[in-house]
Amino acid sequence: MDSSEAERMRGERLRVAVGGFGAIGKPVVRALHEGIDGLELTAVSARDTGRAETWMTRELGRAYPAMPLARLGEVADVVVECAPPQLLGELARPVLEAGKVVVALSVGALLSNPDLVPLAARTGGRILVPSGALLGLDAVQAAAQGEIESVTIVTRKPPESLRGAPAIEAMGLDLDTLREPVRCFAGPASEAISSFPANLNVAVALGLAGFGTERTMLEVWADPGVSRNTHRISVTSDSSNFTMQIEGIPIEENPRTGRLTPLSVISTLKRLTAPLVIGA
Ligand SMILES: NC(=O)C1=CN([C@@H]2O[C@H](COP(=O)(O)OP(=O)(O)OC[C@H]3O[C@@H](n4cnc5c(N)ncnc54)[C@H](OP(=O)(O)O)[C@@H]3O)[C@@H](O)[C@H]2O)C=CC1
Ligand SMILES: O=C([O-])CC(=O)C(=O)O
Repeated sequence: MDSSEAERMRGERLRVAVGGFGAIGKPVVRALHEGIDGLELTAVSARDTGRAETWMTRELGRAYPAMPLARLGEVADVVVECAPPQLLGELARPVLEAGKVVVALSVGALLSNPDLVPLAARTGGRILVPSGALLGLDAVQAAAQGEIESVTIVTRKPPESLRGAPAIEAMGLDLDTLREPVRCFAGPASEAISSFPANLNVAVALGLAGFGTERTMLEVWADPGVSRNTHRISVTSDSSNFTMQIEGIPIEENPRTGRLTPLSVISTLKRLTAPLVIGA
């Protein structure tokens, strides 16, 4: 391949940036560095740029450019949002204003940023929500094309996975001495996210997939008897009834997040350019 051909090939690749450099961001950066067909990593964003650069140099042998979240859209066609939820708007607005794509993990924060979907509709931008820690969003979306009667999700998490959630603090629950499961929330998914902003994105994603976050009913348990983030979902509808359960293995670095979530992002990125897309 001569250099002009290489340049042409590069020109055709989608440029991807990763906003947030934690449990999800690092494996996604690694996968992009190792190579995903048709995609090219152009930048990352981290709270501590120096630490991110050190990690990239040590782990990948090179440091990709690091820049503020709000500028990632300048150097990418697709920006993966995997930062703290309160930063979703700051990252997503400029990307969507430019008619580009946001892959959003802080799904719950879509509820407190209701302008983002209309903004995308206006500019031709898109917000893609990977299935993340969950399963079966394809089936829920299909069922929603008919009539859904009910959607429930019961979440059981090891106490450690709920540490820092405002609801746990408000309850004064001592997670270290828990011996029995304790129910920490029961109600609509839409009401849970302010109490568990970093723990229940999945419930909002489930709601947005079909029945609405106000009608999707959620229970959250701090359960010393489980070692995995466990979600059991039941759907009844005029096309099918189904029950699904997933047991996500927490990531050591951040036990709020499971190992499947960065893999789900990588799968979403691959589907952007794949000639065959399963479960679309
Ligand atoms: N949809 C789903 O299924 C799931 C969604 N999530 C959500 O995805 C998001 C990311 O999760 P996760 O990777 O586990 O979280 P982490 O806390 O592990 O990573 C977030 C990263 O963002 C960095 N950060 C903080 N402030 C900034 C800033 N101003 N600019 C750039 N980066 C910043 C943090 O840096 P530092 O560590 O230095 O503060 C941290 O490295 C969260 O909102 C989480 O709730 C998580 C799991 C499942
Ligand atoms: O891993 C999980 O159980 C899901 C999670 O943290 C989230 O939805 O934010």
